[in-house]
Amino acid sequence: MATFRHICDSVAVITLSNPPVNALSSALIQALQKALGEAIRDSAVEAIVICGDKGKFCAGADIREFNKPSQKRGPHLLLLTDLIESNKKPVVAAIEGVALGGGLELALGCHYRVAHVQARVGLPEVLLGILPAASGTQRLPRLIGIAAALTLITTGKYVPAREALKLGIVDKVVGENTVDEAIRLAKKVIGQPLGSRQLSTLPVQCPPNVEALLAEAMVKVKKQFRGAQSPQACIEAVRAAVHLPYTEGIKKEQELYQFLNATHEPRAQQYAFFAEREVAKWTLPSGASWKTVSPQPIHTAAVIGLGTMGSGIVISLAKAQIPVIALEKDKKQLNIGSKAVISLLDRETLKMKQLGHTEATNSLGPVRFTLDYGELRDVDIVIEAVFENMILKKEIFRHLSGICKPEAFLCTNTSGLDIDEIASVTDRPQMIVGTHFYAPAHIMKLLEVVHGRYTSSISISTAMQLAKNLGKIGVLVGNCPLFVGNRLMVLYLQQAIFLVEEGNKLEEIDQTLENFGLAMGPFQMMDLAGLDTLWGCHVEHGLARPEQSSGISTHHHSSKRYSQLLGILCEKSRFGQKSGQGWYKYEKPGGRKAMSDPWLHNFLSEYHGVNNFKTQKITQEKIIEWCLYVIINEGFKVLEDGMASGPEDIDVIYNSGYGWPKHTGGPMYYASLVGLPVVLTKLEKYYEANPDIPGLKPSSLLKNLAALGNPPLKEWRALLGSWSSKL
Ligand SMILES: CCCCCCC/C=C/C(=O)SCCNC(=O)CCNC(=O)[C@H](O)C(C)(C)COP(=O)(O)OP(=O)(O)OC[C@H]1O[C@@H](n2cnc3c(N)ncnc32)[C@H](O)[C@@H]1OP(=O)(O)O
Repeated sequence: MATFRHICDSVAVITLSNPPVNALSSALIQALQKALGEAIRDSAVEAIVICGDKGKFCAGADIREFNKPSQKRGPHLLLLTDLIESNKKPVVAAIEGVALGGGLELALGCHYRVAHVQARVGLPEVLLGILPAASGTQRLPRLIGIAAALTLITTGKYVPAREALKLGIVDKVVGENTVDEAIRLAKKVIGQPLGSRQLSTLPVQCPPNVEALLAEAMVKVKKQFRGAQSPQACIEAVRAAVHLPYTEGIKKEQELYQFLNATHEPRAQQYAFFAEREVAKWTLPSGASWKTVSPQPIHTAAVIGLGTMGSGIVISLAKAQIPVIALEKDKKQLNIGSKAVISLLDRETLKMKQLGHTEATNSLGPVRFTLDYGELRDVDIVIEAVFENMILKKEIFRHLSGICKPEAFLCTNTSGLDIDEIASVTDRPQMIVGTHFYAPAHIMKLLEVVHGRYTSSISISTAMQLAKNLGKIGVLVGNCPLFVGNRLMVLYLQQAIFLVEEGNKLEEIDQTLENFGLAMGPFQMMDLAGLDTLWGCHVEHGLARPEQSSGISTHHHSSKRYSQLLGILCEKSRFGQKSGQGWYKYEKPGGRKAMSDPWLHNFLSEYHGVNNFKTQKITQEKIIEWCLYVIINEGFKVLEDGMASGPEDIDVIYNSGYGWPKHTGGPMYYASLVGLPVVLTKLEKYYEANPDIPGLKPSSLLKNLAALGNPPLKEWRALLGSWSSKL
């Protein structure tokens, strides 16, 4: 585990070694404690350097051990940081790769920190539902001040070395030989007083308005992480650093850690952490996976269509340093599209500069604009991103077949169209993949990789690798209408619209779901996505009828309930944010700030009168059940149909693509938190009262699992052999 060797007789170098990221397992902490003890006792050693094996300092406490009973965990990291700090020999941390969470706390216990220029440091515990409970909330504010510490601790942000230097987290940044530099520094400071380097002994430098600062931070996290407790606990712990001496502050930190640990949040967030990594390791029923099928290298790419999605995809590729050819259909569109891309590229370059990247280390890949399909002849991959129209897409793919080299992968960015139908017009159906990006494509982390009937495992492997290279989480899904994310989403949005038809206020519905933790309520989300887009999607997928009804609702068809409200609003040119009015009104077309619209409320009252809808106002608790349980139910149906490999895939899609609150793990994990029998009983009740809403009809998979009690999500698959992936 930790290794210890002498250098130049006077500096002991202790190397943390626990592949792949040197996480602080109990065994590693124990080994480190032993190595430190030896170095401290050894009279030949005058200074100590701590570094990490294989270019990574340490990714923090071993998250896999968090559920181990505490008595089996061995020595606490906190005690180790105190031991390091209080010993008489100077200790220098040589930070390469990452120093995160407990890894940074360990480094803060050291007297000096030297970092490699490409290293990143941070305290991401908040993202795991806990707080930096090995003295991070007490030492960091003493080192960098309250404001900066609050930002780091409440966001979990990873800070690049140069920024860390500016903040004062590290003492020196080097381009190479970090350990050698740390050794040099250690030798230099032998014999110097360590008092000013012992962070626990330093006063916290507080600005006069510190309480206002803390209160402001509290307001911010309550809004940003609605319903989550760990960000608030982080602020409380920093408040303790302000008001209490170090040892008392540590007591408060431990108390808050114990409090958080007793909630469901750490388990949910840690599940979400591992789920993300699990889904990236795709496996097909054939057994194909990373291990057996190598991805093809992508050296060059082309993007067709430079609207919002296409422009974002171009930027994503450029950020991954993949040269891109960006194609539009005519001069006018090319002009508009290229301006949009160039402006986004400029913004990205500026961001990189602000992060301290030099041109040499982090340039964007070149982008070339063209109208000529012939230029796509030699690219390795094409991503088509024109608007959702099957005829147009087929025409493009037919054309691409005749132009692109035979080894080129052809991807379609569609949010729900049939991949097989597109593949059917090409000369290479096995190389057609659905790549469903989320807007804005250069920012959103999710990429649904859609496996069509003919898609080969090499194409899947290549698309999943591309997701990684773009810094995204690729989730493999089946080719069902609307794929996985949107298939669940349209039902949820429809439920919300039904509530409005029953006389509930849309603002209250949005607020309730935002309080639950969703990034945005359903009506704000619809306004953002565009009501016309959603209306088209509802019609295409049988959730509404195509005829425009000029205010008259055709409420049922084939005994299924419909709402024509979206269509009616579109008829009135209320398309959402882009037109300045939708469910809400906005200060201008394209405006972001949603305001309640008296016109809409009058219109809805009239609409109720004309259509004679029954009025049924419901409580906040029921709004949550009514809207969210259809997501869960449809999630089970997706699993039943074999369109996702497991519940983790659905949770990752929702956490990273739809603003689901991670502190509940994702919709499927949340179902297990509520209890599957409870979810089932509620769905049965709602379905009995609303047999015209098929989304409420409980899935048989849910019924079968609930019949077994509330088995943990990890056991679902093993318990029900009948359910298998059809990807
Ligand atoms: C027991 C009570 C202790 C109380 C002390 C409380 C105070 C301290 C708390 C903590 O330190 S919590 C942990 C904080 N650290 C993090 O959140 C870091 C999380 N990791 C990452 O951000 C990334 O993994 C990375 C380190 C930046 C590396 O990213 P990369 O993309 O290169 O690889 P990944 O696929 O993400 O990870 C590789 C591999 O490593 C596993 N892993 C990563 N971090 C940890 C960890 N802290 N503990 C255990 N395992 C970790 C990850 O799951 C991958 O595993 P495999 O999927 O390959 O098996």
